[in-house]
Amino acid sequence: MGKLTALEEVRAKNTDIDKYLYLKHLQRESEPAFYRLLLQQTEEILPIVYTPTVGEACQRYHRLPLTPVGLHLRATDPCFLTKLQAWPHQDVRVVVVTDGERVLGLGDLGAGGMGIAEGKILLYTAAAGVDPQACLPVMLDVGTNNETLLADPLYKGLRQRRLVGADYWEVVERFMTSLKQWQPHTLVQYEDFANHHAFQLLEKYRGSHCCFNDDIQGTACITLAGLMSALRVTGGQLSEQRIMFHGAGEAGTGIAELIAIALHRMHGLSIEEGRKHCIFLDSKGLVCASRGDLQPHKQPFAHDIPYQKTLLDAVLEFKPTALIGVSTMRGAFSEGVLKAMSACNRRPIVFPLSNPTTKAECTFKEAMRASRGCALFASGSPFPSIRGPKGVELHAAQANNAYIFPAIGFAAILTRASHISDDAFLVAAKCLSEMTQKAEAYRGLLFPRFQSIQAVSLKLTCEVARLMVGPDGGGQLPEELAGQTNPDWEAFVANRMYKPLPNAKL
Ligand SMILES: O=C([O-])CC(=O)C(=O)O
Ligand SMILES: [Mg+2]
Repeated sequence: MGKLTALEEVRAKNTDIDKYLYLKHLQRESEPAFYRLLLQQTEEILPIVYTPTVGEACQRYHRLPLTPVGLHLRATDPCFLTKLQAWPHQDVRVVVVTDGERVLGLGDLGAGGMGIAEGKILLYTAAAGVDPQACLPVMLDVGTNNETLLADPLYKGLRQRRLVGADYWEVVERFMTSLKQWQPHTLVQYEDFANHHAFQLLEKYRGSHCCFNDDIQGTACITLAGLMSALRVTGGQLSEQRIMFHGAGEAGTGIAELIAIALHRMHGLSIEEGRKHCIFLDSKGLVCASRGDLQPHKQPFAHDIPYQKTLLDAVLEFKPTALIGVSTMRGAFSEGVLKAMSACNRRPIVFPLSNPTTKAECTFKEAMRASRGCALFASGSPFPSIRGPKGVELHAAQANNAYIFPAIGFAAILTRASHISDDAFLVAAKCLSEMTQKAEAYRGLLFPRFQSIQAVSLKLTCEVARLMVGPDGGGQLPEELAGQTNPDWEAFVANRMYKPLPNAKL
């Protein structure tokens, strides 16, 4: 028997984590072969190197035979700039950075967060075609409060409790400044920071650096796109929706804020009025004006409405048209909740977005069963298709950020954008939803097919780049397009997309 191809090797492994280990090995040993596999078999390979398997890899990071692909910066390092300058590639255009405090829905995984930075950055290449050498995953290690990790002799990170307050912000500032000094035009994607830092981090740097937070803004964008597609099926307007969120962290309030912006831009509502369409529950029940215990990011959503203790009570009281799960509470969308949604909506919108699969608020099967196949469903992690009532195959839509952030990032890179505006996310959401075929949306496929991710990203990149070179977009028209009356963005972007060596063996 001849030597197995890389794809056959992957398929021959028995467990997802073995497939992951093999692929990480391939990435280090034969980069072109790895990227060719990723680009040609994106649908099959991505769930292994990214959500959901990457979650397990992060959890087991310290006990797996893994050599990091990314850069591990420790708070104790005397000079970040020296470490950046020693990186083998000096034309880095995008950095995905995490401090590992809230990895997916799995909590504080300390230096295991390296896995998520490495996983996310792959999407820039797989989806948008950014050259892998221009991509740098960074684990910014400020310690961990995970006792199991602190006690683990094999723990690969700084064995100290997490820095807090001024000490924490000093490390972040040192990182951001060193990065800018090293590569002035690099885009920074913040990934899986805890709520108590994520909002502040974004506010602090979004004016002075080209950066965004994937969990706040990327998730918001893909969810808004899914909602827009769902509304094409129900025939409703965004301005008629009551959207209930289970969970009031960065994903939830990020989505609600983008919905408010969409309502403002597209329906003329004030941002304040727009926010009223979004109702939140956190671990203590309904977020409302009578609550005195709310963190700042929840306060804009504390409407003057009667307090409810449970999600079911809140659904019965407010009859939402859409339910969005961002709580990481498996089972939160119980049969009772789902049936109550079906009782007040012919086609309830049900988005259990928490990751990975084990944290989803309900499964696809549960949503379909309770709604008799009527729910318009999208989850954060993939669910397999099921057979519906009359034997028809029902497909679960996946609200995967991967449709969004690589294209927005690529547009920012190509236009050397100084910042990324909220409008970029709004434009991307609209464009993605418009790319979803109506007939497909009726069948529950609220996003374009994943196998067309590269074509989708190309179109999104062009759309966002056009916005970025417009007034207040923060970007510059690339030299190559400067002389053209009607710049051919498609040709320009396509030409810039990375293509692995054709002779790289699969
Ligand atoms: O990784 C994903 O698919 C979405 C995400 O950013 C998260 O859950 O933190
Ligand atoms: Mg994330």
